Amino acid sequence: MDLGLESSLWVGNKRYRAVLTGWHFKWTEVDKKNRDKKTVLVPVAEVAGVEEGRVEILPQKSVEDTDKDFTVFYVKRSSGGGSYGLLWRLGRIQFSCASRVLRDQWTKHLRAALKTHSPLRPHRLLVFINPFGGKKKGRQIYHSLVAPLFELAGISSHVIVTERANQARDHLLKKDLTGFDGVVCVGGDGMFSELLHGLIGRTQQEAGLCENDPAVALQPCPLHIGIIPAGSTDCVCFATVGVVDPVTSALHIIIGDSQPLDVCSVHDVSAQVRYSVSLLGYGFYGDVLAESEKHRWMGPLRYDYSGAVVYLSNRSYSGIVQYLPADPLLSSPRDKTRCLAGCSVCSRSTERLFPHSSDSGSLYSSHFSQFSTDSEGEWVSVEGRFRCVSLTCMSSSCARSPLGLSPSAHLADGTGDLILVWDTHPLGFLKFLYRHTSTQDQFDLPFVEVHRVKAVRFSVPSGREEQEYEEIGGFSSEIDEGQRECVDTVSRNGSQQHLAQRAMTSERKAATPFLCGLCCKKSPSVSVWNCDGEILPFTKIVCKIHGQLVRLYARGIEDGAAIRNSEERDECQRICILNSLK
Ligand SMILES: CCCCCCCCCCCCC/C=C/[C@@H](O)[C@H](CO)NC(=O)CCCCCCCCCCCCCCC
Ligand SMILES: Nc1ncnc2c1ncn2[C@@H]1O[C@H](COP(=O)(O)OP(=O)(O)OP(=O)(O)O)[C@@H](O)[C@H]1O
Ligand SMILES: [Ca+2]
Repeated sequence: MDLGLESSLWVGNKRYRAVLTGWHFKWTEVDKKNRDKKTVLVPVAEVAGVEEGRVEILPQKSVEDTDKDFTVFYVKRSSGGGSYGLLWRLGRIQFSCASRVLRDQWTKHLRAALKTHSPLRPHRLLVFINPFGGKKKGRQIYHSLVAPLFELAGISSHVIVTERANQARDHLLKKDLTGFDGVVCVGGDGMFSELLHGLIGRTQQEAGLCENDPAVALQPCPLHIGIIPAGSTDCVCFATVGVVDPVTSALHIIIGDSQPLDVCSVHDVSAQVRYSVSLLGYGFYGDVLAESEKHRWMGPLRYDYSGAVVYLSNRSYSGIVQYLPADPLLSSPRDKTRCLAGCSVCSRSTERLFPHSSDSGSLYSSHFSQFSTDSEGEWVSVEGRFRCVSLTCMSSSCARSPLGLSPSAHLADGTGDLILVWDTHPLGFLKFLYRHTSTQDQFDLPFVEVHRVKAVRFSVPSGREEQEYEEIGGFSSEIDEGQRECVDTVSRNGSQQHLAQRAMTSERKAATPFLCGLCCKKSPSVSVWNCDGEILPFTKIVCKIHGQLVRLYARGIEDGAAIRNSEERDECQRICILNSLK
């Protein structure tokens, strides 16, 4: 069927020339002298629904069934109220045709174009609502903001309001999932993590793969994941959509957007596995999470309170970190680029990760080849005392940190960024933390390192795990007051090569007496791992990044930073469309 169509249509008493070219639907107001006025251009992929008659969905759905009218719902953009991404809203236009035959032609052609140009639109979704996430508004958010949009788009949803933690994960691992196109969580990063574990586990079970084995190349998940944000941090939503907004996320789901995401598998010696996408953190972030669990009643504020408590306790931890660097020619965590919608680094990675696939965006073939074609490279080993060791597969931007833990990280390049913050004086660490809240470079500090990696191992020097407490007093007692030695070694063919020695800076020495007052108490010698908001029951770990293991109903961040006034906002719709044409 030829999808193109062109005719005059009316909106009220204004005449429009409407054109459907297959990829785009546009309507241009035409004045009495037949001159073109304003045009609205909508990619067909961003049409949310087409209905006969004059349809409203708010305050509730109503249809005035006139036989020459039809209504088109589409994605309309506005700047994200201070955040970097763009808010999406439901646009609506009601057209009148010269005849019923023409009306039927328009609705038929538009629906056929939708099918052809956005094949991943879901028809049936499995939705899990956490009634206790964030500010406990999950149910209300879903029923008032999301369900009417799904209904409009003809999506049928099976909704489960969870009654316990891990119910969503267990359901995905065990229950029949036939007929579902995607799984949606209404909640925060913890709920997303349940879906992640359930879907990855289920996919490996069905493929007959052992997910606990770090050497196994995991099979990508066939079902898409949608996130309706209703949590405390909502980092995965923020970092993949650019705003935390249930309507924007619902529209990404409706139009079947698809964003691949790297996932880090975290293995312990007894072969348990956990997955992380946003933050695998030891030291500060582990301690903040452990502290925050005691204050869940505070809601989202618990993290700020616990952050302050942990900061004031001034801890650092010994550790041995080994990492397998990614190819430095492909990208760098300090190259000042940002992974935005249509990111070229991620697109090139798709070709590298799935080399034999005819459709480079396809998930389902050649995934096993990614490790056989990759040469292993050389592991680098560092040992010393750290304020924190963090690994993230993406920028991990969130409201607290609008550019994130690693502003130049990529969502789907098959690598993670390892951030090592060596022990330093408290004011230095505060500077590091504070830089997360602005555009200042948190890596441009002498005690911070960042590496783009494919795999990481972490352990505590022997004896530490049993030793429960040690003296601190500003800095570790075992470290010479004047000089701290951190040893960087690179293992090359089994030989250890000494690389660097670090000296305590005069700035740090000066700050020590003042800050000792805050921290002269016993402190644990071992921290815990924060794995996307969950505490891991083990310290020694092996991690591997699995490129593009899952797909979200998202498209990455559309850059709205430049849009400051309303004129630019209107222009924004046009720019985004032009970008989508590139
Ligand atoms: C001076 C201001 C410093 C602000 C520093 C902000 C850095 C924030 C970086 C946030 C990165 C979030 C990564 C995402 C992690 C999620 O998978 C996980 C589950 O939702 N969330 C957390 O673990 C939740 C982690 C939340 C960590 C919050 C840390 C807050 C630190 C506050 C320090 C205050 C120092 C005050 C000194 C008196
Ligand atoms: N019915 C339930 N009762 C208790 N806990 C639940 C229930 N449903 C889900 N959970 C658990 O609650 C935890 C937190 O939920 P969620 O991630 O939705 O909110 P949050 O912690 O406030 O937000 P964030 O993870 O963004 O910081 C999740 O780890 C999930 O396993
Ligand atoms: Ca990545």
